[in-house]
Amino acid sequence: MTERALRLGTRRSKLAMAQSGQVAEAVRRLTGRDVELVEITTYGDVSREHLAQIGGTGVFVAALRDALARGEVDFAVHSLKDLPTTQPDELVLAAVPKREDPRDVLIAREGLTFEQLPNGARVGTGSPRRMAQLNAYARTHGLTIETVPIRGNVDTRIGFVRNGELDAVVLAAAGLNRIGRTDEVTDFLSVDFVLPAPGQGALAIECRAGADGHDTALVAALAGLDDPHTRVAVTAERALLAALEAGCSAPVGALADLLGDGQAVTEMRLRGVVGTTDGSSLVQLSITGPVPTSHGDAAALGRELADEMLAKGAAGLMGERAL
Ligand SMILES: NCc1[nH]cc(CCC(=O)O)c1CC(=O)O
Repeated sequence: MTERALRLGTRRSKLAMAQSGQVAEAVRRLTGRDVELVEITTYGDVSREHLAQIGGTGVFVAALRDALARGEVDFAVHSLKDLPTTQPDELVLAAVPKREDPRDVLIAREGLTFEQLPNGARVGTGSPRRMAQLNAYARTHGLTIETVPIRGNVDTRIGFVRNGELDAVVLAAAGLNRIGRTDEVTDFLSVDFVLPAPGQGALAIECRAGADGHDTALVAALAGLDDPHTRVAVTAERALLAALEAGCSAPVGALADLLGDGQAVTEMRLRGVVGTTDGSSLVQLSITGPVPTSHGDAAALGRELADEMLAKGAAGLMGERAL
């Protein structure tokens, strides 16, 4: 039997095409099979509304998942941070490849860093998580900034700085890396000030859970692209997000990193933050434990940190969430 090409469902944006192309190449190498990209338009791509208004969670993902569930494609690549924390029974997260730089970055006029921005600087971001932490970061440096909600693809966002409408925009380093635009960055924001979205910088490769033999074989093959360290880190971050009952547009930042002695990885540290979008109050905590040896252990660390954050009033700071 000649094996047909594997169909990879992808969004059409430049970023989605870049990351799907990279995964397609890796899958070709891994399986020796042809991989064909199938473009799917998602509601998140066509809507002009702000993300928070259209409900945030899953707007980029739902159409891809539908195409997958209907059998129109064999697997799909998502930005992990856009993936809702609930996993549909019929789908499986077959691989989480090694994560890229998880940080947020600033692209500002005239090469300015965040701390060099003038008072009143207009900084574009529609993300409540970024607003909360950028405003808090500004406060600790005696600066006031104005966060301006923006939407659009990477080119559009950078365009607001080029045309003088904004002093700066904030984007994810990973997205810029994947489309070869890292040279535009004027400041890599330290995670000590701005924690990324849970799962930021990582990709998720999703398949049908395997009702038939083809699906099961594909899931097994794609496991070759999984990076276990990234997997436990993002599992903990997403468990934190889920336990805070917050969606991907909520003001929650989280980052798990594996700490080692240069020889071996010994511990995992999970940091989390929630805050009001004006940055006037943040709950930021960290927890360290042995490197999880199972998804269950990783998720437990996330839930433990969530409980500590809730005990410090985290829920009250997320009150301005949209529906
Ligand atoms: N919210 C949109 C989104 N989803 C994933 C990325 C790219 C970074 C990543 O893969 O984590 C971006 C753009 C951005 O936040 O700048």
